[in-house]
Amino acid sequence: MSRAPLPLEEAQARVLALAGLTQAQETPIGAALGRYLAEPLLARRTQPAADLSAMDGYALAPGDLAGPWEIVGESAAGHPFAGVVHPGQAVRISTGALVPEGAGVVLCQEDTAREGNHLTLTGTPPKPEGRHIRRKGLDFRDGDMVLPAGTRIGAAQLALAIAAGHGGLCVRRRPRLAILDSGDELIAPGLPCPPDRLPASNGAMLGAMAAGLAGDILRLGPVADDLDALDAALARASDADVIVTSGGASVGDHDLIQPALLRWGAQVDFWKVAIRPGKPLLVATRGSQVVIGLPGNPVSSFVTAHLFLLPLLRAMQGAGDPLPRTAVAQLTEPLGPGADRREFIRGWWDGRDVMPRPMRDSSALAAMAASNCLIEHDAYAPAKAAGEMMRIHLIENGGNA
Ligand SMILES: Nc1nc2c(c(=O)[nH]1)N[C@H]1C(S)=C(S)[C@@H](COP(=O)(O)OP(=O)(O)OC[C@H]3O[C@@H](n4cnc5c(N)ncnc54)[C@H](O)[C@@H]3O)O[C@H]1N2
Ligand code: MOO
Repeated sequence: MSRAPLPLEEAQARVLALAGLTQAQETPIGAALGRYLAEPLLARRTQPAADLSAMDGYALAPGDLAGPWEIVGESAAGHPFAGVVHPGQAVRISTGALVPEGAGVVLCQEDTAREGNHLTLTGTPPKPEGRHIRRKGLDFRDGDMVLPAGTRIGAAQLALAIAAGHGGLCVRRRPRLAILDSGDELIAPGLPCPPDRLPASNGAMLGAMAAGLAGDILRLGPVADDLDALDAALARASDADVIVTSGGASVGDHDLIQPALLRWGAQVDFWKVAIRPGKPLLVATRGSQVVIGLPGNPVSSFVTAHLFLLPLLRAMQGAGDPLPRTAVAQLTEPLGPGADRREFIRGWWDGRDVMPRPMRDSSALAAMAASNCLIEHDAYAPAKAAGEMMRIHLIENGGNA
């Protein structure tokens, strides 16, 4: 095991390489939100299935644009006109209704005047004449691949799958996650907390970050800094696909995560990444189980969960794009030169510019909670002036759509 901190990209690649795919399972469409497609999704129908009107108005024969016309019937959504439209005739038509046989033009209602069944042109006919007609197959055709494997099912993908004729989807099982936070100083949330103690906030935070990505979440902790207690906690994690620990990852006498993992039979894949905060990240495996050992400082835990844990949970479900998406934004104020590790600075992005928070301490939750992004500041980068562009990670919604 190398002791030199790994570059971030190499460390992320090593974690993703450990991600075994979970099983594919047929799931009712309502339960597929947030899941990843195990196979490409093929359309089971053509959309639109026939030429439809895109406007409320009148269907006319092709080229019959001058009028007047006699209204011979109606085509409403779900109630098509049974006959054929001939020159000199018009069929009242609603948005989404089938264009009747013989028609090739939809004239907008606003461009007409109607008296009884007599229709005249008052405005301009459509140009080109078919522009208000949605042609059969405009959206997709039967058999088309409408979504590739690895797509995350969001609201639009859910709607598309239903429109393409699906009532269920083949998605991958969400990994079972065990969260183990450790430290003698930790007190369960809400209990009285003397000055030498600290409320255990990381477990809940990690559970919240992983909520949409993990299936069952087993909370183990807070556990004492004691090898037997850690053994007992790890023994309860035998069904988990991923075990995330927080705290005890560093070099102190009470940092027992690594020895406990070794006793449990895990093999360390790597320890330490050249990032700040989050350097003491530890990654290990035990059979197909992957252990992500996060540093205990709350901001370090957050940043490393964002960069490693969530991508792992996505990759195990076959996500096409498991790493956090980034954007670029303009600094509102100068930044000093980069440190010896790539830094993730808490910041506020207003949609265009990004303001770095002055507080950089890895224990400081107030600045973290007042941020909606992490600003990447490269190791040894020169100082940045206001107005320079920086890469940012959006952290609302876990950074990924
Ligand atoms: N001599 C060195 N000391 C430290 C180094 C180093 O390289 N050499 N690295 C520092 C860095 S960087 C970090 S980050 C921390 C990480 O240490 P651990 O992962 O061992 O974390 P702990 O010592 O257990 O805790 C650190 C800090 O976080 C608090 N904590 C822990 N768990 C929770 C929790 N569940 N909820 C809220 N807060 C938690 C804990 O009380 C400590 O204050 O090590 C540095 N030291
Ligand atoms: O890496 Mo530690 O996470 O800098 O505080």
